[in-house]
Amino acid sequence: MNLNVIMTKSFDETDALRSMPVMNIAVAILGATGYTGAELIRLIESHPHFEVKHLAAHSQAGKLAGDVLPGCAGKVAAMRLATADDALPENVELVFTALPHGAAATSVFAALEAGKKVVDLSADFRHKSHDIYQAAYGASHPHPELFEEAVYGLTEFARADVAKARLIANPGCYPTSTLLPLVPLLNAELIDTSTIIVDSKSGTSGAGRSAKTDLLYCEINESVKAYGLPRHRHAWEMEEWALGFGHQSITVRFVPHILPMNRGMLTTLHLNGASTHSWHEILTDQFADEPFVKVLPEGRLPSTAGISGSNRCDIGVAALSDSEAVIVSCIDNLLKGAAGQALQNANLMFGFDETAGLATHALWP
Ligand SMILES: NC(=O)C1=CN([C@@H]2O[C@H](COP(=O)(O)OP(=O)(O)OC[C@H]3O[C@@H](n4cnc5c(N)ncnc54)[C@H](OP(=O)(O)O)[C@@H]3O)[C@@H](O)[C@H]2O)C=CC1
Ligand SMILES: CC(=O)N[C@@H](CCC(=O)OP(=O)(O)O)C(=O)O
Repeated sequence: MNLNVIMTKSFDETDALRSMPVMNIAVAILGATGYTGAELIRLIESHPHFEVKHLAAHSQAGKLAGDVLPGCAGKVAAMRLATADDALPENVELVFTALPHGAAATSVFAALEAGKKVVDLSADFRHKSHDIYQAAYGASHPHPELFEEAVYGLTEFARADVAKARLIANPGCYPTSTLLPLVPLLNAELIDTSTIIVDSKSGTSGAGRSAKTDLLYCEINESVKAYGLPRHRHAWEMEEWALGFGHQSITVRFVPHILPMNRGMLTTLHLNGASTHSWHEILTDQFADEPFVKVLPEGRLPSTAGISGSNRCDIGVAALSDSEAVIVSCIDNLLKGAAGQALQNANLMFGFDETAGLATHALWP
């Protein structure tokens, strides 16, 4: 039996817990054969307090994890993949659902009914209103009764709620890269909210692992293309949570692009407003103590190579005039944009050090 010691807890009982031996928390990953599921396996395999106990897939169910995941090694590679509908082992306390949106909701509901905590990487619980969900996803939702309870886990702005949550709606990758720099400036009431231009570029892993003609090598390689117009589903998510955390209604004009790189996301915000020369200082102060958000010195702009493999969001600020600015943010779509933020939230839900198992250094070069 693997024994560990709890590292941190933000409550009074911290000292007592620190010296108390506890078992590792058993974890299930549903959607383990996808890109975010595989990234979760990698992170949890080197986590001090979580342990992979159950893996589930869909078309690949019944196979060994190592036979369908080239990056997988050790005891996890020898685990047989269940289906997402199979009963979860009793000892599992935490379930990550890394399933396509639409399919995740039923598994999330079943896991909660079975008494587990859930971090859902899909979009199924990111909205508070069924009308908005339906507008963004063009479908009705099987469990809207859970919308109220779900905590939108943009960690830096939601720590207290995340720590108490039973269900985390892990934010989308594009909204994460957009909202982190935007929310503090909305709270400072310095942005013209009428039309905010969000221009984003994503690596191809953002589109998932399933076979699609427009993701073939010859379609992606040596090419950049915009998609998702006139209104990508993440536009609703950005607007809802700009209001939720930034307390202002905004309108975004969001244009995503897909690039021939495996992972990484770069978002450029074109902003109008007031006192733009103060924005760098506002963002620097806001994130000064954050382990994963780094505001670069004035004059420097981030690159995907600088954050790849880490859970960081790097932010660069350029004031163009007193009333115009460009902000560039970079995340790894599979980490801060998905599995990394999911683990950051899970750490808080179980009272562990928020950074446990997560890299601040990039895989560079
Ligand atoms: N990729 C990214 O950068 C990000 C993804 N997300 C979200 O995370 C979730 C997972 O994404 P990603 O890992 O990229 O997806 P993938 O397409 O790479 O993987 C999907 C996983 O779900 C399983 N699956 C497919 N269809 C079904 C179904 N109908 N019912 C149950 N399971 C199914 C697949 O199993 P099998 O292989 O056996 O068919 C696979 O394990 C999605 O909701 C996505 O939107 C969020 C942020 C970023
Ligand atoms: C390049 C690409 O196709 N990206 C995906 C977004 C990434 C994703 O998985 O969306 P969620 O974060 O909402 O789950 C898309 O545009 O649908």
